[in-house]
Amino acid sequence: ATADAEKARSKVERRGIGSIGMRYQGTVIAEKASAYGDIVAIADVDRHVREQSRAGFGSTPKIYEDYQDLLANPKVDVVTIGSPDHWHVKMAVDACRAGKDVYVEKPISLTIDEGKLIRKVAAETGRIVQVGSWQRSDQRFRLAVEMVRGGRIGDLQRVDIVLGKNPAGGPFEVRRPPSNLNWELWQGPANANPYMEERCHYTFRYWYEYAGGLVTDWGAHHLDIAQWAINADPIKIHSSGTMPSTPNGYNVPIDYQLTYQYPGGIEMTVADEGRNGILFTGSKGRIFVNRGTLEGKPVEDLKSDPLTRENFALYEHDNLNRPEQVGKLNAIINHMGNFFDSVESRKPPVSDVESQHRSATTCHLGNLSLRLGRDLTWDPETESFPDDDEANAMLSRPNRKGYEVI
Ligand SMILES: NC(=O)C1=CN([C@@H]2O[C@H](COP(=O)(O)OP(=O)(O)OC[C@H]3O[C@@H](n4cnc5c(N)ncnc54)[C@H](OP(=O)(O)O)[C@@H]3O)[C@@H](O)[C@H]2O)C=CC1
Ligand SMILES: O=C1CO[C@H](CO)[C@@H](O)[C@@H]1O
Repeated sequence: ATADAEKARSKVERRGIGSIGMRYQGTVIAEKASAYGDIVAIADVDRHVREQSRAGFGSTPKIYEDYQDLLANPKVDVVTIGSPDHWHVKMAVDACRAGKDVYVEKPISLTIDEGKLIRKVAAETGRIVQVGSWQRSDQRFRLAVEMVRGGRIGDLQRVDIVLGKNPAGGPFEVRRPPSNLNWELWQGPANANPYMEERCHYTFRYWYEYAGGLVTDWGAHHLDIAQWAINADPIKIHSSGTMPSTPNGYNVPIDYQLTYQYPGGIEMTVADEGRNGILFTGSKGRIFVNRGTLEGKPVEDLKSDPLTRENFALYEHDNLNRPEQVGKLNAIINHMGNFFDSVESRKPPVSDVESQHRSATTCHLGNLSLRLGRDLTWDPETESFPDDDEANAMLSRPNRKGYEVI
């Protein structure tokens, strides 16, 4: 009903939307955004994908191979970005500088320094940036964090997270890129590599050149929720894991286990095996939340002592006037609605760039510890590793000439 109401809004109020990266998630978010505006432009490096996508949105959008041309289209007011992770910050920065508001998929960044850059550019340009960590707009996760922050489990002591396993794979066959794909532009800021089908589409997730494995893929969801509840950044990171050594194969760890220390003695663990979700333990009880459930004695106690939406305190510029949603496709309705509310009001969205940069940083810290094979100490104030040149050198990565993320 909300979407229908939005569609009925006058043409004058409807925004022009440019959607970038349209294979899977890019289409999901463009479709959700189309309740609040009109898809006027589409960019994808794959001709088949962009042509199909244009047909899917009524054959009216202009299509582009290069997103820079989409950004130059004056009919585009806001952009949605569903490209792989190594493009997120570059595209978001360019979009902000072109005067567009941005809904960009999670994780916000590929490196910690990239996250600092988009934070700076969003502030300088005054653009709205919402990140696709929609669990913040899902009623179960939101209620879990409200309960923790509201003292319903006493003092928070530990958070135990299970994300899932990275696959092992390779060696993969080097092939000629398909003629419909601009492999050069797909790689963009990442270092140049011969084409392998497994480097792109869904499985880009398992290459550090483009993403960070499950630690950033699911971490951008669950570590973000955990950190929303903890309300602080980690200061020490311990890891154990096994790095693969297959040539031309996935290069994220085959198994991993992370432990983070937060100020005040709170500990957070991140494991690859077990029941996917987040277990919060406090001095007075425990609650578990994942995409299917919110459970624990403090949750049962809500029946006699409810925590009503009117008392939610996490975030002011809110979705509370929208119907509660649970589950990915429904929660994104509210997440996208919150973005368009922010575009209107110019107030920060629920997954604003600062919170998402901090959550992505926590994920990257885990991966950096795994890659270095040792513990790390982090200073959240200076956003650097004290007296650790080796780790500080990994805050950023070199970009290919012509695709600098600056
Ligand atoms: N919030 C959520 O719940 C979810 C978020 N995601 C996030 O969405 C992003 C995309 O993931 P997913 O949809 O699975 O990946 P896909 O590979 O299915 O889609 C990525 C698309 O971006 C295209 N692309 C790559 N480079 C460019 C470029 N320079 N310009 C324009 N298009 C480009 C790809 O081209 P090609 O067609 O050639 O591959 C592809 O069409 C990831 O960051 C992921 O983390 C994903 C799933 C759920
Ligand atoms: O929410 C999600 C579900 O899983 C995907 C991976 O399989 C993630 O990329 C995504 O963010």
